Amino acid sequence: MATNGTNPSPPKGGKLLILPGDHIGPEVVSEALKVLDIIEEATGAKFERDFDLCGGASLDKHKDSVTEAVLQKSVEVDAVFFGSAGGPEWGHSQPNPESGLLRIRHKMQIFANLRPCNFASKSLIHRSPIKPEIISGVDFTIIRENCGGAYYGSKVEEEDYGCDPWEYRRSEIERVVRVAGALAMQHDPPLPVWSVDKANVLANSRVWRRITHEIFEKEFPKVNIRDQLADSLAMLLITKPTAFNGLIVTDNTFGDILSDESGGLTGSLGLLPSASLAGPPAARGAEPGLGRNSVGGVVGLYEPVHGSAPDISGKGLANPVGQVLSLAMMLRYSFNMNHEAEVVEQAVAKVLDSKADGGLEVRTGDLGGKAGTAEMSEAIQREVRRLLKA
Ligand SMILES: NC(=O)C1=CN([C@@H]2O[C@H](COP(=O)(O)OP(=O)(O)OC[C@H]3O[C@@H](n4cnc5c(N)ncnc54)[C@H](O)[C@@H]3O)[C@@H](O)[C@H]2O)C=CC1
Ligand SMILES: CC(C)CC(=O)C(=O)O
Ligand SMILES: [Mg+2]
Repeated sequence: MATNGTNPSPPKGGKLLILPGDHIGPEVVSEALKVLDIIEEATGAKFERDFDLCGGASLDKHKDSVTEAVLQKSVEVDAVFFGSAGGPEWGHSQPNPESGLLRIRHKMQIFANLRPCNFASKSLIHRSPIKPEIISGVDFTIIRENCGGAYYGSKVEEEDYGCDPWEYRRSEIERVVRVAGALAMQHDPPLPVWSVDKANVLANSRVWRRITHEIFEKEFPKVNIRDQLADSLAMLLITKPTAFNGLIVTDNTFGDILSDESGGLTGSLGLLPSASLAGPPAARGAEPGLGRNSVGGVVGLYEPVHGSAPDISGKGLANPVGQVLSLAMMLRYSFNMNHEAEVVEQAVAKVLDSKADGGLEVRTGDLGGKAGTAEMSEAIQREVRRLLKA
């Protein structure tokens, strides 16, 4: 109990379910957790860690891509830290390994998948396949609807026929576009928002567009909301990427595809993190309480944008940055540890800039360097330690 009339600050940390998954998933998750160890040591925060299986690893042991027990655990923790699921060895499995992740996303109702696209370090600009004068300064976040659309619903899969109903209901659209509105309003002036769809062809897109405008007009009148067709956006992100600085809110399929394009823009998919949230981060205009976890943050699942990269797994070559930056997003959104999140982001930037500082280049192969996963991770850990002591 507080003795001086003020409330003691709440204990930092909380409960984590860790699902490393397949191929490079476990390789990069174990490195990111070393960063968490350092943060625990320096801050006194305590993260209870429960490790389990999802994807191919779960298929091998339980003949299912995720078990009911793991699904149940996913809704009893403050956050899930996820690696990646899938690989060619489970190519003909029913269910397939990726379905484990889809089922967890649905069970947790983490409907807003935030996928930022920016340069973790300015020294990476020259790694982009896009000319520096075009790509420099790119900074947008895709907010991808994560629990509906063509990835869910009653699928039909027969020998000569396949069908994935691509449907959206008002409630599914409203809740994700509200996250976009709430995030836009965290900035002064508010960030611009592009709502991305295929309203020229798809009925569900026309409903998406109408409801999005209703919500913004009523609840976020100060936000500049514009429509953009998904196909032309795919082209414009290459020719004029900075024109979309701000927020892009879109459905599950378009968000999945466009966020891998972000990896192309920044030079490597291995760099990009993501946060899938069950409600808006604390923000003006956010509904209080929606999606909150037991420590006052938002319930979330954190994973890199990339997949399990079977082509490089088992060789110690994977870039750990996407996974480490996903840890930073977890600290920020689920555990209200903004300072520590920034420390992790600064440490990553510092390591990526090491050559620019006249030091040795510590970069994995996807970034044109010679370092392995462990070397790059150790460099990040050293920086995190140094910054936490400073
Ligand atoms: N969230 C998840 O668990 C996801 C799983 N997948 C699954 O992953 C498997 C492989 O899919 P792909 O289409 O090959 O996509 P992928 O994202 O695994 O790999 C695409 C390319 O990027 C490279 N890459 C990805 N992450 C990297 C990293 N951290 N460091 C260095 N290079 C990296 C890979 O080596 C590969 O050349 C499939 O089974 C797919 O379904 C794909 C996307 C997301
Ligand atoms: C279920 C995943 C494999 C889908 C995907 O590619 C992603 O979420 O990035
Ligand atoms: Mg994807």
